[in-house]
Amino acid sequence: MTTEKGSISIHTENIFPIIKKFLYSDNEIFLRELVSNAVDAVQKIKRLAALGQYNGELGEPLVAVSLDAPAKTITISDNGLGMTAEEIKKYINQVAFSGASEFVEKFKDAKDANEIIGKFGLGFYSAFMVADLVEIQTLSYQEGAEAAKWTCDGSTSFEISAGDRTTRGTSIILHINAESEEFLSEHKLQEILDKYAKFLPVPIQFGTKTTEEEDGVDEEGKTKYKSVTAPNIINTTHPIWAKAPADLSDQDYLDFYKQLYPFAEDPLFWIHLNVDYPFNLTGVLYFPKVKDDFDMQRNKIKLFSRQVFITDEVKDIVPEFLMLLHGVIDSPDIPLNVSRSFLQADSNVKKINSYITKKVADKLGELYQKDRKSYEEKWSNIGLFVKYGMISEEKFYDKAKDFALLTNTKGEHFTFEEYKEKVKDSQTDKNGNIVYLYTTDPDKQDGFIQSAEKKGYDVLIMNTPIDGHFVGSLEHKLEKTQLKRVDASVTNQLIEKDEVLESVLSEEQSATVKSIFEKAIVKPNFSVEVVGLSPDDAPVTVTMDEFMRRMKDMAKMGGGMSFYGNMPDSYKVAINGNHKLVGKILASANEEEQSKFAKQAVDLALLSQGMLTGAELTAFVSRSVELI
Ligand SMILES: Nc1ncnc2c1ncn2[C@@H]1O[C@H](COP(=O)(O)OP(=O)(O)OP(=O)(O)O)[C@@H](O)[C@H]1O
Repeated sequence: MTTEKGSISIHTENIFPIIKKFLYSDNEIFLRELVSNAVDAVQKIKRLAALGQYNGELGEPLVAVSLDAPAKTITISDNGLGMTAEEIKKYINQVAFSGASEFVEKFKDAKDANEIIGKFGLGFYSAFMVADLVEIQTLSYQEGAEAAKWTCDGSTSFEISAGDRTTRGTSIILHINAESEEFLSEHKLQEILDKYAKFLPVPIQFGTKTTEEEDGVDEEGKTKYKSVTAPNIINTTHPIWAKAPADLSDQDYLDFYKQLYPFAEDPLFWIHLNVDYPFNLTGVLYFPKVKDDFDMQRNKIKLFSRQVFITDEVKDIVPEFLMLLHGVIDSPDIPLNVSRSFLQADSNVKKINSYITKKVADKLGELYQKDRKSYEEKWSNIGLFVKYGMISEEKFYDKAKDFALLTNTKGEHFTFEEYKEKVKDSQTDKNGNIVYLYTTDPDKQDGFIQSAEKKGYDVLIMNTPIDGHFVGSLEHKLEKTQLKRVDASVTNQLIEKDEVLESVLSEEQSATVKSIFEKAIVKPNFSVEVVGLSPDDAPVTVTMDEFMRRMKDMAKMGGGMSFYGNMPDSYKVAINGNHKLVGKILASANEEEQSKFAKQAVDLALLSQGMLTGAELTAFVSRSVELI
């Protein structure tokens, strides 16, 4: 073969400096690109052999990555199909640009190297992000092929000459540049390989390792061991998501989970995804144990394309609410190298999204059907996904409404349908609306809960971070149903009925009581009213209106509503006209004593709701001491 020099046919003279400079931050992906090319080459020769187009010896498929730190080289070597000099010219030299101007135009806005590399078929050229000089040594599988060598120093000129390889395959030798010497470390390369190549379908060898092997027995009959050097294969070529679910045991799934997340608790259950039409997708999604801290759990799903790790930023591919899941998704059909906005509009991504949603809903439905008791036990963990999903995806709501559970203060679980049946008789108001009562804090709202339960009402627990939104969405979805926090008003008025308990006080007496309390309470945002409750109910109850409270909660969570957020908290103080304390206050002739009692009663109400603090609490304590 004669040596041939030439110029790479791209239209921008200084392409390599551009690649180096702009893609610098992401430069570790050179290894992913070159190793995947090598894997492809190995798989291609296997296919050719299977098709009868190659009859030579296949050998054990292998890709080897090796480091020669003193020589400052990294070599990626494979026993794949190799290339002829002609093929090098065709595949390597003619970089697939639709035009330099388009390239320059596009990369200006590109955020990471991934975007550029895939889009412009620059996989191989990512080598120049870390190397001054790149050498290809290759021997094609084709009969009579001659070994070829290609070198390029990062300018646009290259050289092709006779090569040294005597066995089929390709070696890419990178002469690492001065700025990239960090890659001349075994540790660093191992780390990158672990990240991107751990599940590639062809064995990837990185150096050797020493292991202990049995070596007969010593004089005392004990087993002897000897150290042996073996190739260090860094990957699992058949990860579980690439296998058939029927061939896997629960232990296999748990082991794989541990491999992915060594520090996580065992997952609750998992879903094996496997679809090949209308798009190709495999994967295993795990439901981790999550309680309230779901922000910590994000970005745990790993995205692969044909077993090459791509990213763990799966936003836009997995529905938002399922970002809490763990596991892997592998799809060659997800366009990996395009911008995020493009991804959202991609029809495959949309289909994948709804497929995953459906699968997850089906799995949950199945668990519920199969073993309700164990499903209920898991509810505190899965409830979060289900609620989040119901709020954010209409389609998921439609499926989940049959297996979503509501939990009451007694720890009993009900489906929506069951709950409606349970409370509809006692909790329907005079307008025909069913009122569901809930508590966001069973301890703090205990007084209200007890008083509601005394009336025969049931109280639901809604105390997770998502419940505020969930309550809103339930009210929106369930017909003629209202949800009220149990402390939204005095128990008698929570569910408005026709029968009204009259206050025993005359109008005049009511007005007197009202003014005594108004004077006693110095807070401007407390409005006082006298109502007729049962003599057993508390003498004073302080409440915040349901609507106002919800708006304020939303403002706190950053859901807009800043108008309400900025308003001062305002409370209703309900005086129970039928309570004997009120009679006592009225009967007292001493204004000071009246005020003292009123203050005391209001403070007790505040105290029972954890609202009495600071100087007011101190004043209350000394007043109480005095009263004793
Ligand atoms: N190790 C190799 N063995 C045989 N052929 C190779 C090898 N590496 C690269 N090639 C050839 O060079 C071509 C160009 O490689 P390059 O990585 O630039 O693009 P690609 O692999 O086609 O696409 P991309 O990497 O962007 O997905 C490959 O399609 C393949 O034909």
